[in-house]
Amino acid sequence: MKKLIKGGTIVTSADTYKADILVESGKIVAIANNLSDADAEVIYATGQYVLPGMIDEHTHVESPFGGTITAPWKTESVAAAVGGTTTIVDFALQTPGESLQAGVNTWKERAHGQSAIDYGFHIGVTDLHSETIREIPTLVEKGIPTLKLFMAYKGDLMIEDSTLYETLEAAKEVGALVMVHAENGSVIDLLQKKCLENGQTEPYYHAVSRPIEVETEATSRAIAIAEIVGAPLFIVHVSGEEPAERIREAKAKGLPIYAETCPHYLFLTTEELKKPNFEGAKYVCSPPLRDSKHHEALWNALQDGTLQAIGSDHCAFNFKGQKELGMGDFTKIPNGGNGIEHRLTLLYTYGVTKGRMTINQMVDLLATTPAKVMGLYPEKGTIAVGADADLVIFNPNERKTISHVTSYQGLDYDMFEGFDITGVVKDVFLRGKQIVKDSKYVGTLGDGNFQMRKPFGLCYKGVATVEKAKAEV
Ligand SMILES: NC(=O)NCCC(=O)O
Ligand SMILES: [Zn+2]
Ligand SMILES: [Zn+2]
Repeated sequence: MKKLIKGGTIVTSADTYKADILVESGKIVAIANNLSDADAEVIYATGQYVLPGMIDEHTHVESPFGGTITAPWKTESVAAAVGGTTTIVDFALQTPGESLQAGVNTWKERAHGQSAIDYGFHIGVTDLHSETIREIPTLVEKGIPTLKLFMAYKGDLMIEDSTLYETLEAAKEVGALVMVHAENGSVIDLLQKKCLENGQTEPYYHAVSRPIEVETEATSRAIAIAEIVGAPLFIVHVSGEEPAERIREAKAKGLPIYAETCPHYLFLTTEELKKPNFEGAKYVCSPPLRDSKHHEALWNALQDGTLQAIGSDHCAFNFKGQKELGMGDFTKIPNGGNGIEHRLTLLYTYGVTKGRMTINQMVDLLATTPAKVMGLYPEKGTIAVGADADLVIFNPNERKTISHVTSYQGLDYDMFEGFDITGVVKDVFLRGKQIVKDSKYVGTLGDGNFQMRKPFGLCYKGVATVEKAKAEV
């Protein structure tokens, strides 16, 4: 059925204006003042913002990690929907010894029929050899144009620098984008062993064993390798000032380096890891939370374009039975926290209403640029005629307080517990279908579809591989 969203204030990365939106067959078919259509269901958005559905380029749903498995699609995709996110790009992982395609297949099977929202996958490369390299062009053709490499997690996911080099080289040929977790895994491994030898087993030592220098060094190294290859690179979850500065310098040299930070690096600090009764484990993620001085540096880096996106890095474990695996040895605490549900409201409350960014910048960081970099634009990430009708009606005046009890994510705690929020997601539409009504989920699992994403070069500006990618498609 057609839908007519009337009286709202449309916000894109470029504009804020009042207009009605007509939706038909899942697409936006008209944007104008005083639209009418006798066949359409009318939804009033008076006094509210109409935003594009948010894009989260960094999630780990139902993923084996740290000896356990993260929360499933059936809860986390609903949490994303209720938080105003209509598409996630989740990290599938290659099992060493198996193909990249096998990793993608496993993730597709888990998500199929279980997702409330649209989704795509990156493939995490853990075991690169000649056959794996040959898979990269095929994966790009199949809508997987992003690869992820871990420079940390020694003995598990960590790759050699030569693997980063060869992956960048292969990716560049087909307009794919390589993403890196930049931390020096070998030095972390050594520092972890030293802590444990000294009887330092508590969650706080997770941060002690991963000082910012290990992130800064790996960030510089990844940029240098990408520069030698002449390939673009996306650095995930930048946690503080010095790595952001390395990225700023690289951009100033004209290198195609892109990067994101995450809500927890903007709002939480290392102090959380000192909470008693092992509760610090709830805040163990990598890179670790930093001192509050880094918050301002990250806001500045978002403001001046050093960082282009804010992904949640949602990698959700329960405290009971999961985070508890690391009692007596912080290295066994599964790394990761939540954020899929609160990203938009946190950024609106503590970014927009505090004057740290405009609402248009927020839309750019949470939707438009992620859509472009991830090959989803212009179908997603903006409000325009012809785009998917992924829309969020957002009431900027309503308030609430975050609590794991009222959240949709299936967790027994929330990293943002007790945060006061101004601005609430009221209604969400996924390709025209209403999936959230008056802040409650009304969709059906399986509404979400796998998204065939385009090669990076086709969607994004200023990349040397654009012409080649275009020629090959
Ligand atoms: N970030 C984190 O602690 N867990 C998720 C996996 C990763 O992104 O490194
Ligand atoms: Zn990571
Ligand atoms: Zn992650």
